[in-house]
Amino acid sequence: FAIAHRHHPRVRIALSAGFGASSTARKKKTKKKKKGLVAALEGGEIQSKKDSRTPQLDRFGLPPPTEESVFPALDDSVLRAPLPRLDAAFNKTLVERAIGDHLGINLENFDDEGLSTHRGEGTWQLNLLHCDPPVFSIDDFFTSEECQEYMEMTAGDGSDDAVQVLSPTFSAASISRRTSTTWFCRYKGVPTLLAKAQRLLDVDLSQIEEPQLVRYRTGEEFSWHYDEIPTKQLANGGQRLATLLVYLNDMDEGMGGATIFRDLHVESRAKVGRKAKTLSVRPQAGKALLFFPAYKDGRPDVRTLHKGEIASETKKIAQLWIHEGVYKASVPDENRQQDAEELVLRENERLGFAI
Ligand SMILES: O=C(O)CCC(=O)C(=O)O
Ligand SMILES: [Fe+2]
Repeated sequence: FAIAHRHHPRVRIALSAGFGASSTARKKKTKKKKKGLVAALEGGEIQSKKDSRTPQLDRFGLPPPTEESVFPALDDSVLRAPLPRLDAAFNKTLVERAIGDHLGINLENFDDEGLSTHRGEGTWQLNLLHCDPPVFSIDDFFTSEECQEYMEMTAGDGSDDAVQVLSPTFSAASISRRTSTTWFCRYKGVPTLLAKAQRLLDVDLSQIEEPQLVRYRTGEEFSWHYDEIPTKQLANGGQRLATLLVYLNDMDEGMGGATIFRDLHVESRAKVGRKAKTLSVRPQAGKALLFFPAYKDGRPDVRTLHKGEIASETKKIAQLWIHEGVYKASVPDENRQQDAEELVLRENERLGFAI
């Protein structure tokens, strides 16, 4: 197949990223679904499967796993600390405390209101969305021009700099459904994303996994999962310490496509008689979401179970995963972090990051 590739440079769809933990996680063709309501989409095929009364046993004669058995509900003994108050303004002390056991944020690049201090255009607003485990959003992380540029990289089957892959999830639990499409990018093709990630986080380029672009079309999703890496694959770079994703387009209220954390809430004390609201982040063009699948010592954090909710319109994101140690990239062929170093330096200057 490799030879065929060489003779047909236009064939860009790689057969496998080599990560697929299960064949059920493979991309499947989207079924025609009613446009519009996320609820309608959620009620479709998925619901009918759940309600099926036919006893289905696996090849060991055991009932197949359910979402509930793979991702058991967290009980109240698993401590979590939402934001103390919903209207809380940015509080650097709180942020410092929240980030303590995790990969570092370069807080010296933010003022006391959480505004970025770089000179270039485009000021970021850092927001703390949840204290423990820490979850952050960064408004205006990408400009609208940058969003546009990155969205275009997923046009067609991709270019040599962004290769579409069929089975890109690390998720060990085959119960997770991922119907979205992922492109693996060359590091040197995404210097803006890398420069911005390094401005925000205390990381070396060598710790960064192949940058990825994800597209969800109508009805597509990535159901409940952890971003942590299964033990068998830890040899390459160790655990994923941080997930940084950038929403490239807006999803209005009711359009779905939010990133939802099943076990996290938006405020500490729900009003009497009311259920605490689940932490859900709605895509807004240029906004980044940052959370930590594992503590800085590599211990996975079960509280970060999340999903990319079914989208009723096209949703696109750019995504980076930061590992504990040196990560060796493998897709596309000969994709290497160091090939982007020079470009990232230049990008730092353009963005006003260089001192
Ligand atoms: O698309 C989203 O909102 C979340 C994506 C995600 O969780 C993932 O790709 O691991
Ligand atoms: Fe994820």
